[in-house]
Amino acid sequence: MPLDRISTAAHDGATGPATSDLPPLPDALRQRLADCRSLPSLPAAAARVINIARSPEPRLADYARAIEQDPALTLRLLSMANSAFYSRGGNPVTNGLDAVSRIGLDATLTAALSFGLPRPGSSEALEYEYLCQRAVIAASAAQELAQHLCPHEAGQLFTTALLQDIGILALEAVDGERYTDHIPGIRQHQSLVDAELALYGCDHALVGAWLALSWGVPGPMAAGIIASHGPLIDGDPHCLCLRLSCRIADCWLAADSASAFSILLRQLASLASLDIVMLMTVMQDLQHRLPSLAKLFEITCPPAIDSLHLLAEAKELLFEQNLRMTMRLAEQQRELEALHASHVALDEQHRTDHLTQLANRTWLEKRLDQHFECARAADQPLSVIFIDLDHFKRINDRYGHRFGDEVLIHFAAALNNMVRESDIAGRYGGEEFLVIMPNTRRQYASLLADRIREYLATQPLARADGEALHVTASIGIADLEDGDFDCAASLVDAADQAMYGVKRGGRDGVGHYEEPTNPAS
Ligand SMILES: Nc1nc2c(ncn2[C@@H]2O[C@H](COP(=O)(O)OP(=O)(O)OP(=O)(O)O)[C@@H](O)[C@H]2O)c(=O)[nH]1
Repeated sequence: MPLDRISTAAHDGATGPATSDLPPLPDALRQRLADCRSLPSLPAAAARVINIARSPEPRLADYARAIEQDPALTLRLLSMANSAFYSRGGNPVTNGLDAVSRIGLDATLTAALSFGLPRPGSSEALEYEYLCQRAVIAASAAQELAQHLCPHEAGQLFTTALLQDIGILALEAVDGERYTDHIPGIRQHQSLVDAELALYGCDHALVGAWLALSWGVPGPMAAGIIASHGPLIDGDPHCLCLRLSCRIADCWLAADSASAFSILLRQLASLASLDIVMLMTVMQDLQHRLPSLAKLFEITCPPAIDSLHLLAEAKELLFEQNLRMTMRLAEQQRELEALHASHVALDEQHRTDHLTQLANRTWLEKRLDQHFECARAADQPLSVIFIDLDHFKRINDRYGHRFGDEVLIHFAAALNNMVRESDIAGRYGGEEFLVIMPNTRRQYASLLADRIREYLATQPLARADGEALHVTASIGIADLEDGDFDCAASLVDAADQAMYGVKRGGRDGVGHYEEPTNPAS
């Protein structure tokens, strides 16, 4: 139901009730409500208090004057102000002004409205006592919940919850036995709402809001009455307090309240804004407050609930909640680890040459850039070795490409075993390999190049037609000290040039880069 259509005009000091701004009542019902002479009404003193509440700057003295015109209401307020809840050991108050200043404006308005708790119509089927008990429990529960969820609205929520079922009395006044005959009783609230919708096209919440506005209660309170039947969801604490308050009242008054509360607690376990410990505090405070409230509202005190059973249930729920949370945490941890593993795998894939599992060219170039900058900044040595397997085309042509692949894989594994932990060996392309040797001068790079050649000379990289296949390599070495290199790529080019020198010289050897001599010098 669109709450934004409820007018707040009454709250803002407009002269008449803004019933025209309510979501529309079905025509036939509206007419009957307008014609009904026995609708629940407020006593004159309560109406005066509401009028003062609607004024722009309500003053305590105005409230006190309005109240003192009605001795019964004055007595009610004095007894409220002197009750243990409000007096907190202070001196007894004896006049309206002191009573109003002790209990505050919100509670005064509440008292005035509750004083006007409408009387029942003719039908006994309505269980008026039950309705009053339900209203008082809901009002008190809404207020207690609000102390935790939206403290500044606690006073208003008490009154809204108190009036939330006022529409039931209005419908009974309008339709008498037809209403009570067609509803399934007032203890099953959802079935009651369904029956009202079928009978009138709207439920008692809308009728109640309409009636409350016609008394002049503030618009937001009327909106709250309509909202009171909605689902229990996180988000709006005001709505949650109201909606939960009547469910608590239903459970409190249920024939088997222990099971009713168990079911409710389990429904609530999924709400993030409610924690079970807070709910238990609310229930205990409620249990404690109800006898004095019942006295104040002159109703039979609702039966006490089995708080031991409720606590046991809550404990079990807490345990389940913790268990669920621990399981969720463990699951999240597993997901995180899986994500991390797949990230590592992806990263690995991104860096690795898929055939030889050595670093690929992109990664080699990236790492060389870093080492080049570091070596230059710290004035440290750096060498690279460029290795090109000789006559590789012949191997492919003779034994096939797949065989050639096996040779590359074998050589890559051998190369990886020969380099130090701090070196980076990778496949630069085709049958070309590069080794980055941080903090290494050409003499040590030379030793590695010799070891590679020695390995190739002694270890066959494959067997073909029953014969060992030996492969040779041409190796070029460049040291940072060998020239005036302006970037990492120029160092690789230098090693490449040195390797080509070896190729030109007949292959199977090691060459060092030499800076071309300037013919002019
Ligand atoms: N099996 C296999 N062959 C490759 C791969 N990448 C490049 N090659 C081959 O390597 C051979 C390189 O041939 P060339 O550049 O002519 O050099 P080469 O035959 O080794 O001769 P030199 O370098 O002059 O000694 C070509 O036949 C390429 O097809 C690969 O991933 N697998």
